[in-house]
Order: sequence, then structure tokens, then C-alpha cells
Amino acid sequence: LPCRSIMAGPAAPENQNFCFKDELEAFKLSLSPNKEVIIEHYLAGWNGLVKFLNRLGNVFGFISKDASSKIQILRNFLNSEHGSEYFTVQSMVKYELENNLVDLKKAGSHPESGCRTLLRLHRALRWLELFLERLRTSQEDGKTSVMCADAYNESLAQFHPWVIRKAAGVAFCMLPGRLSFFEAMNVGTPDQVVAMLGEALPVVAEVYQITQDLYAKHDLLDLP
Ligand SMILES: CCCCCCCC/C=C\CCCCCCCC(=O)N[C@@H](COP(=O)(O)O)[C@H](O)/C=C/CCCCCCCCCCCCC
Repeated sequence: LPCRSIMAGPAAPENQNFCFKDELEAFKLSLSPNKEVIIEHYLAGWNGLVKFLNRLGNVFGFISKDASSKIQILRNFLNSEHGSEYFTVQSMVKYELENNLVDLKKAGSHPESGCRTLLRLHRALRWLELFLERLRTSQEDGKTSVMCADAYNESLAQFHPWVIRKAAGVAFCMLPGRLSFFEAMNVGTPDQVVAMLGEALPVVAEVYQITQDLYAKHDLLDLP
């Protein structure tokens, strides 16, 4: 499906030509032929989601700020002299572990390692997968705030302190209704949105699972 040219959000320059489908394409590109996760495309996927979130209003600012700062930390690694070690999640894990660049048990000299930073986004990817699935199967009168909160409670919430959970809960209540949400995605009719979600979900799920298995294998799922 081609993207529509209408703008569904505030008329900021970065909102022009926005199309949610393009943003999810980046996650598809992040899967290499040998099923490694290419960090540059993974971050482009997240960046697109943050752009989308920014269109939904300032109330989500604290969420998009946190995601953006994590994207930036990883981009800095990619652009550093060791950038080639950060080509895939697999190469990053190998490089950082072999060079003792990860605080494994408690925050120490590497509080912002690539591994711990990507883990935060990875946990959020599970929320995204659950939210997209709820959206895809929702009825016309389904409430995005409830779908979002349910997906959050089933995934990310367990990693957040009370104050963040409360703030997130308040923000979710400000989400637009299902139809306006679909409009903001700028994909087309509700049927076309649902079809697009059906295509996007297996990709998001695969990227999530590959990263999950890798982190589990190296015992990295609880990095401080
Ligand atoms: C068709 C579906 C459209 C979906 C559109 C999704 C747009 C989502 C865009 C970005 C998602 C934000 C990802 C948030 C990453 C959070 C990482 C995290 O857990 N950070 C916490 C821990 O970090 P450290 O302190 O250990 O460095 C940090 O404390 C979090 C702070 C901010 C609050 C995070 C709340 C997350 C809620 C996720 C749901 C987003 C709701 C979007 C509604 C469409």
C-alpha cells in the first residue's frame, strides 16, 4: 500500500510525508539474511515510532525523550571508532562482553553500555508487539488506551517503578480513539491498517525473539 499524503497530526515539518508503514519497514530491514539484527535499521525503526509518538501530543514527551536518548546512546556507539563492532546486536554483545564493557550485576563503570541500553528498547518491543496485536484484532469500539495499558501491564510495567507506571497510565488515557489513531498512522482505511498490522507483526515478533534468545543465552536479561 502506498502512503497517503495527508497529514494527520500537528503541522510540524517532521510530520510531513509521515507514514507508519515506512517506519515498520525499518524493522524488516533490520533482519539480516543470517537472522542477525542490524542495529542501524533497528534504531531507524525506533526513531520512526518516536516520530509517531510525538504526533500524538506533548503528554507522551517523557516517553519519547527516554526512547530518543537510548537511540542516541546506541547511535553514538555506531558512529564511534568501534562502530563496526556495533553493526549487529550479535556483534555488539560479543564485543562488549569480550572487552568487559558491560555492568552485569550492578551499575559501575559502564552504566550506559550498548547491551543494557538496547535491552531497554528490546523490552519495549515486546510491549509494541502486544499492542499491535490488540490493535489488529480490535473491534470498532475498542479503546486504544485499554489496549495500550493491557499490553504495558503484560510486558514493560514489571521493569518500571511505581511512579513511571502511574505516569504511563495517565498518558495512555490521552490516546486518541481507535479511528483517530488509525488516521494518525496514515496508512489508509481501517481495513488497510489491519492488513498492514498483520504484515508487520511477524517481523516485530521475529526481531524480538532473536534478541530475546541471544540475551537469554548470555544471561543478559536483567542488566542493571
Ligand atoms: C500502530 C501502533 C503504533 C504504536 C506506536 C508506538 C509508538 C511508541 C514509540 C515509542 C515507544 C517508547 C518506548 C519507550 C522505551 C522505554 C524504555 C524504558 O523502559 N525506559 C525506562 C528504564 O530506563 P533506565 O532508567 O533503566 O535507563 C525509563 O525509566 C522510562 C521512562 C519513560 C517511561 C516509559 C513508559 C513506556 C510506555 C511504553 C508505551 C508507549 C505508549 C505509546 C502509545 C502509543
